[in-house]
Amino acid sequence: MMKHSVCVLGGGSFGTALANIMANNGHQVSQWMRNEEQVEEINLTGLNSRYLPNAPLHRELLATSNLEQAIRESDTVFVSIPSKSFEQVVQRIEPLLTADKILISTTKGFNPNRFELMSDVLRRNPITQKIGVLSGPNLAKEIAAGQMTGSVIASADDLVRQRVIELLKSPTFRVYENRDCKGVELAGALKNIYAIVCGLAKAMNVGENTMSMIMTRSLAEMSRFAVHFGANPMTFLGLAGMGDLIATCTSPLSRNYRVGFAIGSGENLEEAVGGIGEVAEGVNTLKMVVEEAHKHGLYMPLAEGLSKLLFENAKLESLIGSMMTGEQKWDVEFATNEESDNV
Ligand SMILES: NC(=O)C1=CN([C@@H]2O[C@H](COP(=O)(O)OP(=O)(O)OC[C@H]3O[C@@H](n4cnc5c(N)ncnc54)[C@H](O)[C@@H]3O)[C@@H](O)[C@H]2O)C=CC1
Ligand SMILES: O=C(CO)COP(=O)(O)O
Repeated sequence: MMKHSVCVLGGGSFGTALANIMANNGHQVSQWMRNEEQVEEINLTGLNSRYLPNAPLHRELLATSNLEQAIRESDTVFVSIPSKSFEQVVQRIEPLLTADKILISTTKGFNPNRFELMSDVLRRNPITQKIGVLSGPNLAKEIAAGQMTGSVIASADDLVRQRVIELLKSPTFRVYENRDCKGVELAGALKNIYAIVCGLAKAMNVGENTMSMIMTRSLAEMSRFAVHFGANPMTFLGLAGMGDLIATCTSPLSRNYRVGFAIGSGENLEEAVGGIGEVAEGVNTLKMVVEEAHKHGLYMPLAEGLSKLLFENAKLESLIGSMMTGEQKWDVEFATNEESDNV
């Protein structure tokens, strides 16, 4: 096996979980973070206690606050920075890039400054177009605990997909491939909206019929939006689509689910987000997606209902009403059924 030099940008839970897999695989891994105390803690104790407590890290994993050195010395860069700061960090690394460096986004969200995905931010650099997106049902704490996990690397470039598989595959981490970058990336970002809806529903003690209905209609809504922007609907049947939707909509380990649960338990949005202490991408995603859906005339009753609830103080009944009496009547869209005059 060839030993690669890898850099992970971001000291959060997912960046740490990925860096640790690659270090365990024998690659030379540096993890860049801005917090000096965190750098020291990881290097001295092998723990990232704030973001990934109880997960002993490989002793060769090197935490660093030296961005320039970390980028220069790596052939592959994973960007695990929340969407809010993603563009700013990518701008800092641009002068350090070379044509052969591979850039991978692991961030499931939209740029809050304009409607674009993280891979669009990466593609704007003028030096390297070796770009990929990693997405799937990948709760960081479960990965760190060694739970068997599947993920998807999406890229049009064969070399990029092969490199990520080589870096990350392990007895407990399996990486599948997809060429549909747009679909994989949109699936990862969009499901956070529906994880909030499901957390809310769970706090209200709804039954499994209701949970199944919400999750299935969420998948329909996500794929409708994504197909409009060029995704392949079949991607939504895979790990990055249905897989991640199931994990995030059912697990209290999901920050987005927890935001929904807290709101369903009576907290307001600010309290719910503040209580998490980590990033919950779904709130910004909801804003961006609903605005875009309006512009393009896309029918998204669940997202629309949640947006009214969170940002316009609408009653919960309006979200329920959106789902129960909405205009969409066909179960499956993108079907071969000639009669299906889908909305
Ligand atoms: N945690 C998880 O289970 C998974 C997370 N993701 C995605 O990974 C992305 C990163 O998430 P997490 O690592 O979970 O986030 P986190 O909330 O655990 O940590 C975020 C990290 O980014 C750092 N950061 C924020 N702004 C920064 C800036 N301007 N400069 C430098 N560092 C900055 C923070 O200091 C922190 O170390 C998110 O978009 C999330 O959707 C994807 C799959 C699983
Ligand atoms: O994307 C995730 C799991 O695949 C993590 O979800 P949260 O960001 O909601 O914690």
